[in-house]
Amino acid sequence: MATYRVLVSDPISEKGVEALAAAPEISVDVKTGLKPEELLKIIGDYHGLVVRSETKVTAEVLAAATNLKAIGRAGVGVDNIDRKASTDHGVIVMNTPTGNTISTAEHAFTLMLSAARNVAPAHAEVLKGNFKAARKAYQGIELNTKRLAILGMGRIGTEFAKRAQAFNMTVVAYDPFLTQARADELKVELAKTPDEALKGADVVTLHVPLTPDTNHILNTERLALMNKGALVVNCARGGLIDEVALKAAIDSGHIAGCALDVFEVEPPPNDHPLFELNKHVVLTPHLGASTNEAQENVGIQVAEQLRDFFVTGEIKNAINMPSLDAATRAAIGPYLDLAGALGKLLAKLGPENPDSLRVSYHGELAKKDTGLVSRTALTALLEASRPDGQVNIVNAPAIATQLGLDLTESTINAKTEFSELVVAELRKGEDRYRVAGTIIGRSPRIVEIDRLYVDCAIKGRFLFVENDDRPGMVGVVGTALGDASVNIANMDLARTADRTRALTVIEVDSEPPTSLLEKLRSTPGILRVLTLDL
Ligand SMILES: NC(=O)c1ccc[n+]([C@@H]2O[C@H](COP(=O)([O-])OP(=O)(O)OC[C@H]3O[C@@H](n4cnc5c(N)ncnc54)[C@H](O)[C@@H]3O)[C@@H](O)[C@H]2O)c1
Ligand SMILES: O=C(O)CC[C@@H](O)C(=O)O
Repeated sequence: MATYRVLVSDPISEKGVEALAAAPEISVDVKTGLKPEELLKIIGDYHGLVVRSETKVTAEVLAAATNLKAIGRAGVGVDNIDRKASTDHGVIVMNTPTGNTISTAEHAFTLMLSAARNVAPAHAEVLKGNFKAARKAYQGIELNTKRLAILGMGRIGTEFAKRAQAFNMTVVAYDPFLTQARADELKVELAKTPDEALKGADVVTLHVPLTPDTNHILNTERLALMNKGALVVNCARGGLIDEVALKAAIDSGHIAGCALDVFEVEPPPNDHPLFELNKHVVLTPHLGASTNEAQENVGIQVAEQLRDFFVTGEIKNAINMPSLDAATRAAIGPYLDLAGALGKLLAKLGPENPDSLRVSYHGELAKKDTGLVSRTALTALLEASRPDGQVNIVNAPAIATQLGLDLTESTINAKTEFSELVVAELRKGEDRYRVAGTIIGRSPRIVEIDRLYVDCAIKGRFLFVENDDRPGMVGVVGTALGDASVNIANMDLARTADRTRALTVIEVDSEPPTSLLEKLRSTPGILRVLTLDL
């Protein structure tokens, strides 16, 4: 029987659906064209959701998605998914960033050529029988030697640049992450600002994500920087252009026309002002990624990513989590288990509402990417005080922030007696609660509890008894367990260097009854009694 139910709510390629359904752990329902209220009704039944851009994954949908663990976006832009609400609800969001790059670059290029040569309006006139008139009306613009500004030199922007160079255009690019070395390699001029890129440009093409920073990145002032007769191409996201400003710039004759695949509101209203244009214009209905090849690529990629997430725990192309490939997942698996145990133990040892959790790494481990290990410790710490399933590795940092709990990580070069050591310390004011563990072979062990050095596996049911270090205490504890018919499976003793405190870690075969715990806690000389299921 399949363990995970995945809903595909927008059309993706058949091969993608097949790749998901082939995993015995997964059952797939394809239900496209759902109304928002229909999605709300059924989303609670699913662990995974696959969307393109039609489905709006709002905060309301996420609140109703009580079993949802992962959303896969068959495409690049994730602006139809509420990222914050996804993270708050502990839902991983993954996209498929590479599958539609070439198709979208080709579409943007097609749009530029079409607008330059009036392909769309001329075609419409030919169909109306106006062949001769159209031949006179539609004088085009040659692209050879023209200056092209690219805003956003990521995957699609870079592919566009290569094609433009083949057309002998001069390319200038602005992207906050574009280095001079990379610009030289791509043979493009590096602009330091969007204004610098646009100044004197004959064409601009946009390839940036839509964010609050990039909203209306192309506005009245920036359009004015371009050469008279320039063209505007947008195959990224509608909100990047102030459409009112664009229409005004075209009406004034400063901008010749535009080629748009995307609109501020999709679908755009029938009385959209840009629909009035009849020269140097081409408008397509968000078709950038609509090729057989791109849809097959993103469909298969999203399916494989979701399948691997559910089956092996691999995290690929997540936008709200660090990535974790299957090999790394397997390699760091014991550290994740150890961190979980340390977090759980700290939850028992530490106070309510701690100020901070500090996880430090010693030895070889200090050289590795330990972000996920620290997150796992934090998740286990928070889980202890919250109902099942509310906290997970995705939302733990956000929940910690809400609680005013700082998570810090450090790496320490000082030698310890272990080749690798993970130390987790909880702080509240001046108080410190510290536990540490290591991996011996592939087996995680807890080796320190508040400066008492122990050796404890992390599987089983444990009783921790801390007492004054004086004769007879182990006997007292052993007798109390025997009287309560609790069998001891394993036992480890530790004491402080000054011989004032001692700790007995006892692995037991059955759950110690409350009466036993109360008896131990009221025994003179016993300082602390904790139980822990690992
Ligand atoms: N029309 C379609 O069907 C279609 C298809 C695919 C992608 N897209 C859209 O195209 C856009 C680009 O996709 P991509 O795969 O190339 O993404 P990408 O992440 O590879 O590239 C985006 C680039 O934009 C840069 N950037 C971010 N903020 C910027 C800013 N303020 N100014 C300039 N550059 C900035 C980033 O550094 C990055 O290099 C996305 O918005 C995506 O949603 C549309
Ligand atoms: O799903 C689509 O066709 C659109 C995809 C595109 O907008 C993207 O951002 O990848």
